[in-house]
Amino acid sequence: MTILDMIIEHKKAILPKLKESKPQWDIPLKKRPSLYDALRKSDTLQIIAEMKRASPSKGIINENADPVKQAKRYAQAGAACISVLTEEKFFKGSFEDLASIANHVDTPILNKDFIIDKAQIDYALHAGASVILLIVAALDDETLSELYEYAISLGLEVLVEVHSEEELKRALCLHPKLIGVNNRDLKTFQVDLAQTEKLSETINRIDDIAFISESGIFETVDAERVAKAGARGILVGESLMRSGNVEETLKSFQIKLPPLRM
Ligand SMILES: O=P(O)(O)OC[C@@H](O)[C@@H](O)c1c[nH]c2ccccc12
Repeated sequence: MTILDMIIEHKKAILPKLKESKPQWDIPLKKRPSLYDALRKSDTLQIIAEMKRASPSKGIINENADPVKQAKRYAQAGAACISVLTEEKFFKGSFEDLASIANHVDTPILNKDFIIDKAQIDYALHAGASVILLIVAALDDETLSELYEYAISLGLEVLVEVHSEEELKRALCLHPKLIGVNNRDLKTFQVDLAQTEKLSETINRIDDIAFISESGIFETVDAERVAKAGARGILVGESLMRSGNVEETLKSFQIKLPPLRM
C-alpha cells in the first residue's frame, strides 16, 4: 500500500463525519483575484506559498508556525497565492487554518487537500478558498470530471495535479486552465525536477494553460530550471516554512520570465 493509498483510505473513513457536521465558517468567496490571470499576465515567476506544518515524507517541518502571520509574510513578500494544507492526520493542517488565513489575506487561496468528494469542496468554499486542488493520481476519470465540474460551477478555480505522462493525458481531457506538475511522486516520495521538464513538452503545446511546477524547489537555480521548462508559477512549502527570512527566500524565486505567446 502506498502512502497515497493510506491517505485516501483515511479520507474515506472520515468522510461520513465530515458530511454530518456542516462547515462552521461562512467566509464569502470574496473578490479574490484569479490565480490564472496572475500566472498568465505576470512577467515574473509567480509563487504559490504554502502553509505546511508537517508532511509524511519530511515529518515535522514547522509545527508551531502561526498560520496568519506566515500567510501575511507571504503576501507581503509578493506571493501570488497562499496554499493552505487542511489535511489533519498526515500534514497537521486544518480548515481552521484555512479560514483564519482567508480572513486576513486578500490573495487567491488554494485549499491543499486530498479531495475525493463534493463535501470537501463545500468545506473549501465555506472556509474561504478560491482555488482547490484535484490530484489525478487519487481519482478515477469519472470522479475527477464530476469534482472538476462541481468546483467550477461554484466559481472556484481548480488546479489539476499530475505527476506522470499518463496522468497528464487524463488531466487534459478536462481542458483545465491550471495544471500543476508535482515533482514529488506521491507513491514513493521521490522528488525530481526533471518531471517538470519531461511533461513540459506536452503542456507547452497547449495555449491558454497556466503551468505550475510543484514541490522540491529550494534554490534560485531550481526556480530557474522549471521556469526554463515553461512554468509560470511554482508551489513552495518546505523551504519557506523553514526559512529564517521568508521575504528573502520568496524573493529569491521571483525571476524574470520570457513573455507568453498570446
Ligand atoms: O514542501 P515542498 O517540497 O516545497 O512542496 C510543496 C507542495 O508542492 C506539496 O506540499 C504538495 C504538492 N502536491 C501535494 C498534494 C498533497 C499534499 C501536498 C502536496
